[in-house]
Amino acid sequence: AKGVCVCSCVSQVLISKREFFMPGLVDTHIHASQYSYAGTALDMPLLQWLNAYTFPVESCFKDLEFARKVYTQIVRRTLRNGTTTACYFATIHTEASLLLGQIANDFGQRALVGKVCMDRNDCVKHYKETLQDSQDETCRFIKELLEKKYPLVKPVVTPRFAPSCTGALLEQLGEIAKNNNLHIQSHISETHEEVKLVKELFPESESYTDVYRKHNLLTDKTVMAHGCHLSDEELALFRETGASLSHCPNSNFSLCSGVLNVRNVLKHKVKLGLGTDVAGGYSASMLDAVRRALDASKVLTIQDPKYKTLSFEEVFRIATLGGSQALSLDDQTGNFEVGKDFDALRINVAAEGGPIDLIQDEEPKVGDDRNIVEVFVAGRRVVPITE
Ligand SMILES: Nc1nc2[nH]cnc2c(=O)[nH]1
Ligand SMILES: [Zn+2]
Repeated sequence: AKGVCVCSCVSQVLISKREFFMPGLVDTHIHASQYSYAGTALDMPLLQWLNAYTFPVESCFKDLEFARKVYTQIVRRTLRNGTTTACYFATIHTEASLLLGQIANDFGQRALVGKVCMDRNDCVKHYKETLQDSQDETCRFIKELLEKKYPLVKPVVTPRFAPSCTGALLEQLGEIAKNNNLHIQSHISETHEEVKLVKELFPESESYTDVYRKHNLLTDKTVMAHGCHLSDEELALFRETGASLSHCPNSNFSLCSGVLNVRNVLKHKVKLGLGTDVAGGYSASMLDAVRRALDASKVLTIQDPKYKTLSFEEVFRIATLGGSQALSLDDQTGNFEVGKDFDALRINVAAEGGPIDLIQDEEPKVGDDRNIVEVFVAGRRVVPITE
């Protein structure tokens, strides 16, 4: 064993021959409020799935005790899975969204937290806001979360997606983000049916991307989930504005939404991170997202043998540094560059009870969460969880 001085907070960590440190994983898109039904209810396409499962469950977060239970579980779970930074969707409820911020802070996770905004919902009538409420509560959420001065937890302006928002609300949210220099997150072009609906709801816009651009929601602090069906012209708009995409392959397979062409996104020089998209994605683990991203890439190669499959190294980069760039947090995290915070996982290839049997001294094999033995965020050890 050799001694390694990691940083001022972690004076010395001894690592053994079968251990190494890797940068923390960055989940660029996860619905904390959907964790209670992750791994179930994946038998419908997106728009039906939202009405049948998602909206009824999210409406329960009016109840703060329910919210506390679910939010505590998701923060603990994602930390144990090695997610040092998470970009969360909460629900429309301000108090519960503030609670998610508090829980992330208490457990030491770096997080962007979004109170969801939606003033359009014809199917689950009680799960929507008025335009005025959405605007007022978003401002209150931002103000109160910033007043907490949590060092690693910040608010993100969160229009659910264009079909759930009137043009007036999108406009207001664009203003709020601009006036406070805030992050923005939403969904885009996840399914063909959704793209068609947006065309009907916003006939004056040239494309789905144009809807967000028109309302000043595409900035260099914007992350949009999915983007499976974006045109080259739309990707060019992402590149121009500095907005990024979150690739959510588990969700895209589970809801049969589409397969993102990552090579084409990279060709357009659009920033790209990886997301679990719980509960459209059934796993809260970013290592699962890495595997699914490789599978998605292989599906494209099966369909067209000329498509160059992503390498493991490329996906690893998207899951770490790519995610930090997608969230415009790469000045703080994403790799071990001098000057950044120490967000790291200690990996033991031969962890007790782990998935890997080493036969000889061969190359490390595919591992999973059981190989993550410690997690550090900004130099603080947050896993094992002590309380
Ligand atoms: N996967 C997914 N897509 C969405 N589009 C709008 N809302 C959602 C959501 O909660 N999950
Ligand atoms: Zn989502």
